[in-house]
Amino acid sequence: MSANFSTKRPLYTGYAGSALLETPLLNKGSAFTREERAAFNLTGLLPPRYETIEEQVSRCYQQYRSFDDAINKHIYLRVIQDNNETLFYRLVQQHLEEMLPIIYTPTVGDACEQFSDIYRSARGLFISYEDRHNLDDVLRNATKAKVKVIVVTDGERVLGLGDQGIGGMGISIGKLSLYTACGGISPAYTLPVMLDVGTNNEKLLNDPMYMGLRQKRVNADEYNAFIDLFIQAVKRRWPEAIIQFEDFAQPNAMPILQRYRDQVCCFNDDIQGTAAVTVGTLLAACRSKGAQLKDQKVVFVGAGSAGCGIAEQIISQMVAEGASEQQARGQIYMVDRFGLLAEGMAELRDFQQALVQTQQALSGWSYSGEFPSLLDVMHCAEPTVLIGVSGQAGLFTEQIIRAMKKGCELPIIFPLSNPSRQVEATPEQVIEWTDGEVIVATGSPFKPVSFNGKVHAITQCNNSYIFPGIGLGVIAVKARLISDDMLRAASETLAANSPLANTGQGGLLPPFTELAALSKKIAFAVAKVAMQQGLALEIDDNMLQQRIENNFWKPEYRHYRRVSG
Ligand SMILES: NC(=O)c1ccc[n+]([C@@H]2O[C@H](COP(=O)([O-])OP(=O)(O)OC[C@H]3O[C@@H](n4cnc5c(N)ncnc54)[C@H](O)[C@@H]3O)[C@@H](O)[C@H]2O)c1
Ligand SMILES: O=C(O)C[C@H](O)C(=O)O
Repeated sequence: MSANFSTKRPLYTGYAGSALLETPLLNKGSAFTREERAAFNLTGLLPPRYETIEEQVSRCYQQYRSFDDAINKHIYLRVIQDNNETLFYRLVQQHLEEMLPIIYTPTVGDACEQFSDIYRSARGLFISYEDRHNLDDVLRNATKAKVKVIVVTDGERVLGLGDQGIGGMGISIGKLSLYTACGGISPAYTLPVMLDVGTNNEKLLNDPMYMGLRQKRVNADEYNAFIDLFIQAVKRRWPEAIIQFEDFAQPNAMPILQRYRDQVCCFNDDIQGTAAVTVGTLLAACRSKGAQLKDQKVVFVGAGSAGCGIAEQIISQMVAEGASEQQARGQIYMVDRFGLLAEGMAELRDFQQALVQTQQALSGWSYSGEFPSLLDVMHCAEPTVLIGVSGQAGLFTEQIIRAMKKGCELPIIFPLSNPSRQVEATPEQVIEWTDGEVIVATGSPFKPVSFNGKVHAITQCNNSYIFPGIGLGVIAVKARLISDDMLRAASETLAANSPLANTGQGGLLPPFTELAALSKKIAFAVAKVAMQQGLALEIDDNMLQQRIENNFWKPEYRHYRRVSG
């Protein structure tokens, strides 16, 4: 039974009775009208009063507020989502700022860690390694006829929380909720996928509640063959779907992206989405202080997927601003667990090789270890930007931040590790240690900080500013692939909409309440580049705008007509 959810035309369905109430994409609960109840055999299955969606939202919000703990609020919202998707999105849309941290970072981190304990009902696809020979059948079991966005994880590096096995499904669900709430992609077209290849997390393996495969992760060859089977099966079933790779561990993230980015419409959010949002936020920060990115010296703590992805995009932005590539690379300092990435360091990954500092560049530096430490880098390089993507709490110590402040009047400091408890330093600490003279943004949400009579709003430099708009743009023009230039267009659109850079007031990025409007602008910019690059069929600007609007799903009930099933 297929259905079209994208317009307000009546919706024809063969579902009826309790099957209709148990189908979250169709269920309206107490909002089924008298006529619909009669037509769909619902009379008597619901309390007699007919309610509007607004009345339903009021009741849900009252129930939501009765929970004290964030994780219980999360569970409650997920239950609503699994029961009535339209109501879920209407509720979230109405309380977006309050509920995003509950359905997404940071609470989603707890939900992943406790996934099996809090499991209530099925959502998305769990594709087990054991089912690798039947992937076409497994994908067919996902009853959705048309899937436009897939968020897939293998759960090996969930936020800064390490291997969470099938718990990673929480991230795929959370990201797709944002695709709908902020990017207007109808929930009828989204599919969260968890590829279960085992887990190396001993705690999970020994947990009687754990619902995933109870085995160590399969070896590299088995893993790569499995990923390939999955990609090929998706290509057969939904050839136009966007595949967003999410929370894959460092050894797999970049190779998978390189292998498939020219074959299917895909991107890796931790590498490319992160780079786009961080460069956009950095551009806004630089503009707000009248500086250019090409003149910044940037230190990263954590040279992993996120760090190296951001670094490469900063370099191309510096080059676009007129720097030579050599000069740009010389201004980037990647610090990982063994110190500054420099020539001669053993066991560097492929994607780290081009980001090492030369021995010549370090010749005037004084340091005692084999490679300079983060503190050495602060003293010797005098950076203007510091970005934390290590997943390790507390690495930006008072000594580090004060050393940075000594060499820079108004540092830009982004402790981006998620969830909140993994952050390199809290905004409060960063503001105190720089005497309030700092531009700060984090990955997870933090409350505003009062310091010396001034209130500092904390910008959340999170991928959620980027990926919903990319999805909407790609869908609007059916782009075949996602190019670096499309991501750069997303980044520039974000920066161009910075309240602080544009007016000298407000946050570095627009508030989350404006995400839907921002996603449409990003979609427009992304789609234009896709067309210019021959990755999508050309349409004019008016038609593009129209398509973006038409594709933007709104959580409103539609009128149903019955078809005999
Ligand atoms: N916009 C965002 O909010 C955003 C986006 C992506 C990732 N992140 C966060 O960034 C973190 C890292 O993500 P990733 O995908 O790059 O993971 P990753 O595992 O690929 O990289 C983490 C890197 O940090 C290094 N590291 C660990 N301990 C360190 C130490 N003591 N000193 C220096 N480096 C150390 C690791 O060796 C590794 O190279 C996560 O916490 C994630 O939540 C935030
Ligand atoms: O999930 C997020 O909040 C952002 C990012 O993808 C991360 O892995 O931390």
